[in-house]
Amino acid sequence: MPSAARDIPIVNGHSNGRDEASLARTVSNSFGTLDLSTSPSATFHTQHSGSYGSAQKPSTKQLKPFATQDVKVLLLENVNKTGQDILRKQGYQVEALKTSLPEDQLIDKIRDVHVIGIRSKTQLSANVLKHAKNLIVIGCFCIGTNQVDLQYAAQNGICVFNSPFSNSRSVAELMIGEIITLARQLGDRSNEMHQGVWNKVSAGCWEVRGKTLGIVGYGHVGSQLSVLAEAMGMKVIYYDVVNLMGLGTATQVHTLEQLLQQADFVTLHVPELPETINLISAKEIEQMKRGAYLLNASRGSVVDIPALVSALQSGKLAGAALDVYPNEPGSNGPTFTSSKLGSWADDLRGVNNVLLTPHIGGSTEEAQSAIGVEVAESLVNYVNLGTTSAAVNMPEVTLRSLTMDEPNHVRVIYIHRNVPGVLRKVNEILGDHNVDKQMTDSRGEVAYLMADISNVNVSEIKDLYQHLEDLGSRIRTRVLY
Ligand SMILES: NC(=O)C1=CN([C@@H]2O[C@H](COP(=O)(O)OP(=O)(O)OC[C@H]3O[C@@H](n4cnc5c(N)ncnc54)[C@H](O)[C@@H]3O)[C@@H](O)[C@H]2O)C=CC1
Ligand SMILES: O=C(O)CCC(=O)C(=O)O
Repeated sequence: MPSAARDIPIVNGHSNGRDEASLARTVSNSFGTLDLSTSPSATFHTQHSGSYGSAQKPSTKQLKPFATQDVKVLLLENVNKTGQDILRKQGYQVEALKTSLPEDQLIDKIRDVHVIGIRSKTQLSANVLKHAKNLIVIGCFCIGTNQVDLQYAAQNGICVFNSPFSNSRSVAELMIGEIITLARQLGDRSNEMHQGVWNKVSAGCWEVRGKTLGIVGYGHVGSQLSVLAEAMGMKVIYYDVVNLMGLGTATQVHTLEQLLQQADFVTLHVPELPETINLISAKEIEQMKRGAYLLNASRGSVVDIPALVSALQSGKLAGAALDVYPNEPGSNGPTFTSSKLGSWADDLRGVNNVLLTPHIGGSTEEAQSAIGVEVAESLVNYVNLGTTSAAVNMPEVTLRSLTMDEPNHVRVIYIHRNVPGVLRKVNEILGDHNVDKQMTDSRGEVAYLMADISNVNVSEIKDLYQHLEDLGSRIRTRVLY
């Protein structure tokens, strides 16, 4: 990453052209302005050995990257108010939009911001991210992170967070609702009634008790669903690329084909990966039982829609439920049409016993509120403290918080290419000070070093920062104090 391209004020105030006196003001102004609960290490803060009674604990020093009011945050896709509030409470400038943005508008907006929060629609491709010269962190307020070029982000020092399980239960409950709805053809009956048609039938309508549910991807969602389905008397089998212990009496099968041959209902809960694209296509549908049902709440690319439509039209499958699509509208409105999305949209609307929902698996008050808190806290901890716990594209690095008893300490964060010899060079630079603690870890081509050093005067910070920036291995340097 060419260092000159970055103009984020990485050292408190320096790149905003502030002098040292105003730097000092920025620092002292930041004391006590934060809710201490934002410290990720508050719960495992190491005490000075025996020096403090419980009434005299040193209070946590809140590190700030630079004046918090300079931190620009863009939130897209209606991120929950819980998340917006946490970010606003920090004093950050937060712009929150209800929709995602088309690429040209996104590129325009992303140039300025330090933090972006998205859900599943916003595509943060390398092409978009290359314009994001100030961006240090991305928050995916959802589970899936396939919409972000994670590797490009890491290689350019942009950390990515998500919420790994806060909406899993909501998705699992939707699946249960849909399994019964499909088994009883409730979608069609309800549509008929809305058109004034009374159609009392039992042909092709079933109880779910005793039927076999085949879960593909037995992670957070799949395993929750497993428990709920067994409670309704279903037999549960699952297929996963990893060997996993089944909950209750659920049984793992060795191949996808075995699952497809045995299941009455097949539900998909895998991430979008190169190997899950078209995981279910004509060949796999052929392996399913005649009269079975297919439910997809993972990603639209996992199912070959034309193959599904022909299986529904021919009667091979008795129904389907789709929550996700090969491409999805960026905002609410009359947009689920072939002219906007592709011929498959009208084809799907034309087949019976097919439930179509607008990617609402995780859309409950409970899930969105919890995700808002979880991801916003990760963002604050990263911006203010540099900690990467639970990051999806960076090594996980955290140090206990600095305290108010450590006034001349600074926290150095050095994201660098994972090549030999870097630590020696960094420690030569830090060696003029006392390195109190240091943690470093790598993930693929990128390494993340965090060090708390003491005896640093404010006047020395700029040079310290510059020496680190000048190292050839540098991806990004931040100095927090
Ligand atoms: N419709 C919606 O609103 C939502 C959709 N999702 C989607 O559901 C996906 C799954 O969510 P979680 O259960 O939380 O993820 P998870 O990561 O906890 O579980 C995914 C499971 O899939 C397995 N897997 C990966 N590749 C596989 C393959 N080729 N074949 C079989 N198994 C494979 C993994 O080993 C893992 O156990 C997410 O990645 C996301 O794309 C998640 C939440 C909401
Ligand atoms: O709620 C959303 O916007 C996306 C849900 C989802 O697909 C996910 O969490 O991966």
